[in-house]
Amino acid sequence: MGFVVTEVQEQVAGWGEKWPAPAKLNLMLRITGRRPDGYHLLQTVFQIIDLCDWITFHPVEDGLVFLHDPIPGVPEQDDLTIRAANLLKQYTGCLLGVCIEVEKNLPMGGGLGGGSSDAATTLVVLNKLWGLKLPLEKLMELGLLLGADVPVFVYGYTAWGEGIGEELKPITIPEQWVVVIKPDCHVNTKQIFLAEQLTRDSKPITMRDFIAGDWRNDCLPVVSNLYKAVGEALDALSQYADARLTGTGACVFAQFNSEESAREAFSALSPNWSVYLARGLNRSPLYEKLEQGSV
Ligand SMILES: C[C@@](CO)(OP(=O)(O)O)[C@H](O)COP(=O)(O)OP(=O)(O)OC[C@H]1O[C@@H](n2ccc(N)nc2=O)[C@H](O)[C@@H]1O
Ligand SMILES: Nc1ncnc2c1ncn2[C@@H]1O[C@H](COP(=O)(O)OP(=O)(O)O)[C@@H](O)[C@H]1O
Repeated sequence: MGFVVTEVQEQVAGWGEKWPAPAKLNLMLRITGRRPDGYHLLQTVFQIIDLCDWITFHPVEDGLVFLHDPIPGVPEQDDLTIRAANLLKQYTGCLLGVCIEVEKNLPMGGGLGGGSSDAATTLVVLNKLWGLKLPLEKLMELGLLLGADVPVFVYGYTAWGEGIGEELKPITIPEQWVVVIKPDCHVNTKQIFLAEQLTRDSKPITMRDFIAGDWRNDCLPVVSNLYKAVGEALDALSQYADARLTGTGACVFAQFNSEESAREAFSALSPNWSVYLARGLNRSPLYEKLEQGSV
């Protein structure tokens, strides 16, 4: 079909290059209320980390939008990169096409926001490659239609989030080393938000409270009750540092002050768990690349 790429097209800056789609951690997550449409109001700290999916956009000679290799278990039209590209076309009337190649490194349903970040990288990079010139605020608005976690990745800063995660303020915090465990289970976000026992009336806190160590994640009691593997991962990681749940899970993480101590925990946990070693970032690597000016 439409995947006819000439060498000349690939040589245009940005096409055929690998673009990062980083993961995030929720360093705390409080549920402070519920909107009439059922979505929950949150307070959270989104920290971007340097674990990434990598996305390559190949030009095509017609207006088709399709994946190079669909992700097993995710129908192509449901893939968040395809939905993001189609949403851009629909909103702008753009007639161009693209073949999207995703190198998937981030676990799905892990609370690391991989699918959302893939969508954000697609919105931001195709906006450039297709010459659409949409402002950042519009891309964030379109991102929100795809998922509550998408705007922060479009924004590109580690941020304090409120609303359903779309009211964002950039924050600068220590770029600590982190160890992340992915327990052997997929947590369904919707199931957690529907749980009767979920705390939905937490008192809002301030940035100062967070810095002083108020790191609670209101989803934890429900998630660890439903998914035993999450509790086990928390126990394992707690031997090395204070362990927390990101988002609705399933991943748990701990921060370390030195690379050495993080590596030690990583090595000790590796034989028994699916573990990642990463570093917190105040700025998304997507924007580091864009600011290098290739596009
Ligand atoms: C909880 C958070 C925290 O970062 O992360 P994850 O654990 O999923 O990564 C997010 O808010 C998740 O964002 P995202 O994964 O994009 O969720 P969406 O696709 O928008 O929503 C999935 C479902 O969760 C529920 N939902 C989601 C977000 C929210 N603030 N309130 C909700 O009630 C809704 O029922 C929705 O149908
Ligand atoms: N490109 C994509 N990468 C990952 N998941 C995707 C993608 N497109 C659609 N999805 C769907 O989104 C769900 C949530 O994925 P993900 O964002 O990785 O998890 P989480 O929201 O827990 O961080 C997946 O289980 C999958 O069905």
